Amino acid sequence: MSEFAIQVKHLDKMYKLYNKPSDRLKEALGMKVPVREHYALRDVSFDVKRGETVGIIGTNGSGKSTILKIITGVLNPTGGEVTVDGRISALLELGAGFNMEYTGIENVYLNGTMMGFSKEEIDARLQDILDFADIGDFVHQPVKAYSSGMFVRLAFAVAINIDPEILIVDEALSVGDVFFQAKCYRKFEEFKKMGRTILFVSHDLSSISRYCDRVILLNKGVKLEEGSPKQMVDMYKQLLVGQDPTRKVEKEVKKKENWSEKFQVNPNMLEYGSKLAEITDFVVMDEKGRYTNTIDKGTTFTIKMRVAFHENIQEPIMAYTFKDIRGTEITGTNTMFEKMHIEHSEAGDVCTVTFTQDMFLQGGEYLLSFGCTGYKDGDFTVFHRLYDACNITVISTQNTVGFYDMNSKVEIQYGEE
Ligand SMILES: Nc1ncnc2c1ncn2[C@@H]1O[C@H](COP(=O)(O)OP(=O)(O)OP(=O)(O)O)[C@@H](O)[C@H]1O
Repeated sequence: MSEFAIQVKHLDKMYKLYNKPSDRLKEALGMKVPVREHYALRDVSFDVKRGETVGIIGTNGSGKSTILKIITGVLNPTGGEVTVDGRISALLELGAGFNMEYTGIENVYLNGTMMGFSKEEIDARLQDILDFADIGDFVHQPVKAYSSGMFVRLAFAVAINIDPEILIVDEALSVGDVFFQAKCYRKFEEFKKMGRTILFVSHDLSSISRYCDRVILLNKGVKLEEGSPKQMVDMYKQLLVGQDPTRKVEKEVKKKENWSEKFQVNPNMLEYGSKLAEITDFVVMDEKGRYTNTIDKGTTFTIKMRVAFHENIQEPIMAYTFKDIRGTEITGTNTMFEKMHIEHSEAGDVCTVTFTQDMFLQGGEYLLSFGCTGYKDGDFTVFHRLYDACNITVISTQNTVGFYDMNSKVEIQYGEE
């Protein structure tokens, strides 16, 4: 038996793009038509060792699903080759491998048969599959009547309980509810312990960091790099904000460059205020000083905002706030709470405020807002507020309950102390 479960060598997938659908037909009839070649994958090679859990990450359209489809035989490559050694069970996009008119149970048998199991072998696994899916009497309904959540429950239950040697999962888990996701990840762990191989695509960087032994980073159809989850997630974060992670860090950012140009901001942020003092720029940086919208839980990070004063202002206060995606304010602070009292600022002043703190929010999506308030002619005034100026993704490999993690240390002792 080979040490590799999957070997991908110089894989290409090229699509011909035609100006009009009829051009495809014309070409088939031997006529010359304008064609553009679009490479969904170009010269991608990697191996997955038996027993490894490997993740594939990359921006939208980078070719992640295409690779999984080629490995599972759903698509043919236009170049290169894939070798698979072991029985694969795949959970690709919702609906793949299912017949919409069949009931849940009929689809279990359909999938099992497609994987080479006899009716008796599927009979023996049926109860485990139904218990795992936990969708009650819906198993007797045609799957076209299922919600996407029910669908993924059944599809995952089949994929994992059919005793595969290699499990391939494309993003599907994000559809299920959190309890089901947790159950699936527990199954992943059991599966890993049994020495089985997992290849999975996910945008959920916390799961990638937590479960993968190795990660492959794709960009625009090309394998950019492969390595530890931490390194690859770091590089991916740079890609997300439009930086080229393969280029060495530029010596010094050009003087006049705005931070927020190198950082993903919300194009629809709401602005409010008299703008007598104006927030002209802002950025979030990770512990290594890189501009990012993604922070690892437990690390130190920095929020910077630049404020230009257009008038003389007494006691300006600069602030930030984190909200969850439902709009609930989770935390935030300002220069007054932090006892950084500013007497007054004069018209023409520009100041940079740097907030440095540790990230202990739970993994998930948050929105960051900025504000500058203070006193003008004795009246409290909102000078400038930027609501939901950017998103922040917190990556966590260990969540606790609620919004905030108190960073508990736990000891357990048996017997009398
Ligand atoms: N049938 C097709 N014809 C032409 N181009 C295609 C076809 N299917 C996929 N592509 C292109 O191939 C590229 C890779 O697509 P793929 O779905 O593998 O990306 P992905 O990394 O899985 O993206 P996402 O994260 O959005 O799911 C994209 O540029 C896509 O537009």
